[in-house]
Amino acid sequence: MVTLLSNTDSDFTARFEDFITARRDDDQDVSDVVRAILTDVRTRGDVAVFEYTSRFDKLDLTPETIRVSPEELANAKSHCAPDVLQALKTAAERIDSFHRRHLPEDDNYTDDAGVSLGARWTPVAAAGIYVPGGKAVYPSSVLMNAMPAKCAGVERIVMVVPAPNGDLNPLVLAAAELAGITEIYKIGGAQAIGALAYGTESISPVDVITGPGNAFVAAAKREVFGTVGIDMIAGPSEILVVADGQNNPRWIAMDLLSQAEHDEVAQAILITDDADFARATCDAVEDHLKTLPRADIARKSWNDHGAVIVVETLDQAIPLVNRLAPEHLELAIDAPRDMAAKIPNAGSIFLGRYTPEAIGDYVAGPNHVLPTARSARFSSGLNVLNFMKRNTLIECTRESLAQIGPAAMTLAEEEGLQAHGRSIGIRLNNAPTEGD
Ligand SMILES: NC(=O)c1ccc[n+]([C@@H]2O[C@H](COP(=O)([O-])OP(=O)(O)OC[C@H]3O[C@@H](n4cnc5c(N)ncnc54)[C@H](O)[C@@H]3O)[C@@H](O)[C@H]2O)c1
Ligand SMILES: N[C@H](CO)Cc1c[nH]c[nH+]1
Ligand SMILES: [Zn+2]
Repeated sequence: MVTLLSNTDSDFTARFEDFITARRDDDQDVSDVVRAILTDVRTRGDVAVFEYTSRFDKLDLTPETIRVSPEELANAKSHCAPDVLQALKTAAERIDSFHRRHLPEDDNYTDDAGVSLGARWTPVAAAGIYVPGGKAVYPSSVLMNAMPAKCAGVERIVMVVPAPNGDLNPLVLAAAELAGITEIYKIGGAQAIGALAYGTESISPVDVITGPGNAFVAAAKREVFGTVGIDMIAGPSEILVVADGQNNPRWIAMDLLSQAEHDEVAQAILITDDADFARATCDAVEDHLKTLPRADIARKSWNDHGAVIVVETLDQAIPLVNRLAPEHLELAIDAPRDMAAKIPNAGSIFLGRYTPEAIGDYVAGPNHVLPTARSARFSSGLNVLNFMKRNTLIECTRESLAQIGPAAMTLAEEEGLQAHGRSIGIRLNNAPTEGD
């Protein structure tokens, strides 16, 4: 049964916090499983990856078959309808043009003391991109990962995607081909993340791993962070809709189900100031579930992880949204930008009654790989910077070193770090010590 809360109930705060905590506890169980898989992959390499792929994806791999062949890649397009390929191209162009705008510029200048300073952006050498494929196929996620990596100038892009029972969706491969990705492995889950992070006999390790996935994938990325960089925690999908009573409940119900249908542990939440509208939306959810092919998944998600929260005024939704920090936030209200200005904690915000979340999943342009599990409090959606790092550059002349050096020497003295101070003084000949 979907969780129903009203902020006029005396126990509202406690129940709201319980709702948040329950989800965090589920994540802990998954992390234990994932740690064991990662240790195994790190120790036994390919053999462990093959065993887990056989167990979870019912696919027996060998060193010869783990990688998608050039023929498989080249043939994929012929299995896709022209209008579908055209839609993929439209998506690719829009994603590319949005992400290209965010390429950072280098900064070089000489300051008043005569010190030349710079900040220079460089791409990582190798990126591993995770494309989910357990319960649905995600050609769109190929593009969402690959386009920013390409924009950033990453030389080696390695894609992993599970192929349950050996089935690899042709459009997933067509998307990879469109993006110019040729190194693709038929593996998924925590074992794929381990292979990318630690390397195996078949796969050289990468520097950064990006992309969305189920709870196992998200937990694995969290675990390997430090060995490699990661974009963020992008786990099971979430949607939070703030809607007033002016909306069509059938529209809002479908928006909630659009994310619930991803995964039994996806999360859909409605916050409204209209109790009648809340009831009508719940009825509409039940009605839509009768017609959706993925109703089993969506129903379990809605019943186990969904929530409907009725507030007295829409302003009271704001602190709740910031606390929940959802992956996707729809503001189906008048003046949505006024509310959006007060909500820093959301992965992507969909403004107004004509911006369903699904448009952002495919073609709007911004990335659909977004922070989940409340990590939108501190992280952002996938973007070009996830594939880049910044080097700083410092160049002193003797004169500029003489200007700023003494302050550094003073601080080094205070820290008790003699070699630091003397490495400056030795150049300025003002800290003469025997042997310098
Ligand atoms: N946050 C985002 O940006 C975003 C974007 C797109 C999709 N998603 C999410 O990605 C997920 C896709 O999930 P999916 O399952 O379809 O594909 P997936 O590729 O993420 O997961 C499939 C893999 O999970 C592993 N697995 C399954 N059951 C397991 C178990 N019991 N123990 C250990 N490993 C197990 C298997 O190795 C399998 O290959 C959904 O949760 C969806 O909501 C999130
Ligand atoms: N809603 C997902 C992100 O949580 C992305 C996606 C891909 N395809 C459909 N939806
Ligand atoms: Zn979606």
